[in-house]
This record gives sequence, structure tokens and C-alpha cells, in this order.
Amino acid sequence: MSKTVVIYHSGYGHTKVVAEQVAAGAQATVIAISPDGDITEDDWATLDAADAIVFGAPTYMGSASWQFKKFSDATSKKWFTRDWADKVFGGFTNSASPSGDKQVTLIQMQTLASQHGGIWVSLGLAPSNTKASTHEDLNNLGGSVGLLVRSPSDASVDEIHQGDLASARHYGERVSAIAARLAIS
Ligand SMILES: Cc1cc2nc3c(=O)[nH]c(=O)nc-3n(C[C@H](O)[C@H](O)[C@H](O)COP(=O)(O)O)c2cc1C
Repeated sequence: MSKTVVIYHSGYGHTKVVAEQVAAGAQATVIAISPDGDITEDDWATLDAADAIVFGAPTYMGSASWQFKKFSDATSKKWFTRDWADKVFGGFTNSASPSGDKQVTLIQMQTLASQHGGIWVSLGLAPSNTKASTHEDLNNLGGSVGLLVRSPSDASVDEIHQGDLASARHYGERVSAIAARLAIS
């Protein structure tokens, strides 16, 4: 059993719902980045002890929210000490448009993981992109680098498509299983 931690920011609650689904799939601990972009010392210790870390943020104006970026910059202390090298990493983002430049946010997260010397986990699901496919299908947004979720701009936190939430659980399971395969402790 690997120790997986989901760390995310959510401005308006939609990304929080996704984080909870990823965590359910991974049986992970969840850390919320505060509205000020901060986490506690205990949270840093939890991250240090993780086998796998999954990043989550909404896409705002074509990249991760500034609170997630503040957290990213704060991880530079771990970069200096190489504390997070060889951990397993994944990432997800949620935004209103089907594309909405979500890919930029995922690449941002993948790059952060790589700076730390981490091992990135792709989504691992084929796209559901036939005429018959619907929002209820796994990976109906057709991602590959990480998990993409769409919250239509007028959707409440309870109206995120079931296919996206199922994809989130699947991705959590995948990250956790890969971390377990690699874990030496
Ligand atoms: C400041 C701001 C910028 C946004 N920029 C984008 C964007 O670039 N692409 C997009 O598809 N949606 C964009 N959105 C919509 C959010 O990504 C969407 O509402 C998302 O569900 C918010 O997640 P949250 O509830 O976890 O904060 C933006 C929303 C805000 C508030």
C-alpha cells in the first residue's frame, strides 16, 4: 500500500470535488491549499512522507491558479534538498471550457514534478471520442498527460459530469497502484 497525497487549490469548490474523487480512488490524504496559497508545516511533513503526490488546480486564465503557483514556488526548498526526488507524481485540472487551455496547467504540473526529479504518471485511459460518446464516459475530454475535468460555467459543484468523476477515481487508483509497484519502503 503506497502513501498518496492529493494537494489542490479550489477557488469556488469545483476542483475540491475532483480532488476528493482522485483521493477516493487512491485512498489518499487530501491537503487543501488555502485562499492565500499556503499550507501548514504539518502538510509539508505529510508531503515529505508521501510515495506519490497528485497536484490539482483549476485553470484560471490559461494556467494554474496563483495559489497553486505560490505553493509550487514554495516547493523550491524541497528542490534544493532533493527531498522529493524519485517520488511518483500526477496532476489534474478543472475548468469551464472543454479545452479552456487545461493542457497548459497539466504541463505546468508535469514540469514541476520533473524539476523535483519525480516520476510522472499519465492518465492511462483511451479517449471516448466517437459519435456515441457522452459526458458519462471515461475520459470524454480526451486527455493523456493527466486528468482533465470540465465544470461548465453555470454548473454547481454537484453538477460535474459523472464521466469526469469516474475518470478522477480511475486516475487516483492508477497513481496509487504505480507508486505501490515502485515503493521500496
Ligand atoms: C479568474 C478565472 C479565470 C478562469 N479562466 C478559465 C480558463 O482559462 N479556461 C477555462 O476553461 N475556464 C476558466 N475559468 C473557469 C474555471 O476554471 C471554472 O469555473 C472552474 O470550475 C473553477 O474551479 P474552482 O471552483 O475549483 O475554483 C476561469 C475562472 C476564473 C474565476
